[in-house]
Amino acid sequence: MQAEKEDEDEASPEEYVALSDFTGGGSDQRSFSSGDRLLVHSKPSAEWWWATLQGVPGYVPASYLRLVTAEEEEEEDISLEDPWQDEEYFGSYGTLRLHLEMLSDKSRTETYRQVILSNSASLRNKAVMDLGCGTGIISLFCAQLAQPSVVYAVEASSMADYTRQLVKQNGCEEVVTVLQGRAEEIELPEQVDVLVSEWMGNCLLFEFMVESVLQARDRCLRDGGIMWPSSAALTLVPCQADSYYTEKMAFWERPYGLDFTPLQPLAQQEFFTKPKFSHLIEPEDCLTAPCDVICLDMYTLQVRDLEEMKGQFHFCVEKSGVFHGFTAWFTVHFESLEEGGAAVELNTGPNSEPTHWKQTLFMLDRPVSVYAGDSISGSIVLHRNPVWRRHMTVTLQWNINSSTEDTDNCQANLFMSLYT
Ligand SMILES: N=C(N)NC/C=C/[C@H]1O[C@@H](n2cnc3c(N)ncnc32)[C@H](O)[C@@H]1O
Repeated sequence: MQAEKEDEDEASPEEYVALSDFTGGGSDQRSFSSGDRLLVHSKPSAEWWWATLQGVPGYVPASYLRLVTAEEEEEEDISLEDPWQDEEYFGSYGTLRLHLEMLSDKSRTETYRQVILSNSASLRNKAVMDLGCGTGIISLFCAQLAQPSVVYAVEASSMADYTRQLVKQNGCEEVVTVLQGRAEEIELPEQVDVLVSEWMGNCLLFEFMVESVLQARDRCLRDGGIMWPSSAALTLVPCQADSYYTEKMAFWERPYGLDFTPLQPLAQQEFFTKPKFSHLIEPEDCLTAPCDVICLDMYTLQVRDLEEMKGQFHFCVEKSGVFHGFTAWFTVHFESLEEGGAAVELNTGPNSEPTHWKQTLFMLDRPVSVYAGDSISGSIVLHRNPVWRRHMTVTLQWNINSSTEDTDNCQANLFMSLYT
């Protein structure tokens, strides 16, 4: 054993990069964020290694780490220079795939059309900024359905060239001016009266385009100007997800008459430790009434507030069922330009028309039976990734207080997931 120990001491530690966030469970586990560089000193098992991060030691899950090779070291340093990954991000918006998906989302696009239509009279002679206009659909709605004095359609990707053609093709070049560039850097000829943008990502904030909207608000929106959306809310609900659980976990119980259950810990690690985007929850999957856990006022929200946003929740179980996880979605509101006018709402939850965002499912490590009268209370924390600025970690903590069993079956689960 001594020789082995000496070998370990002699072998210089290897550098690994974290592929995703990890929040340690026990005191001897070392938490880290995606992109962190860890030094692995020993590998006592295939699953858990002994490593240090900024000199602090602890056990880390091997599956979260990737060896940094010499050439990657070179390349990674270059990529680390762009924490916003803008080349990749705006590159993706330079192609039609994402724009087709957004334009095909009738609920989303018709809502913005409704906002312009219902504020048509008030938009007369107003200056509008459409931040991240993409193909320019919102700007074209403004020019077609109202008479603003000008619409500045700002788009950072190469799509802007086509957007100019679409503006011309639809006879809107008198009103709509397409400006190619990042909204944070664009100099508008004037302050605008209305800042409209479709910035919402999965779980409301993923992509963190909202930061660009806040910076544009502070630079380009005149005092008393209108933000569309005016407010946003992230909503959460405990839910059943039996079909997903069956598909990813129960499957291993008896495939083709064989017992594959030893693979279930791997399945839990691979499928249930990250959120499932584009999940479609049915209303009957909800175990309780939903709760708005984070509410954003687009007039007062500050960029620094985006680093960490917290919400509390307390759910009362209305019907007995299996608690597989939490589902999240968002709602945004567009206040009327007219005093006392009705606001327009875009709700991406299970009781509204499905949107391209669908909902986001966070699976528990293992399902739990809950009964009418039980309560599920805890907190959610959205923690923006300190390295990769378009990413965040969602951490959910909760307890179940059961009314049926006399023992207080508190189950404190620390559950986290990273947006890849
Ligand atoms: N709703 C979501 N998630 N994305 C749909 C909206 C994304 C569009 O906004 C553009 N965009 C994003 N951030 C900026 C920025 N800072 N300046 C200029 N254009 C920008 C992208 O290139 C897409 O065309």
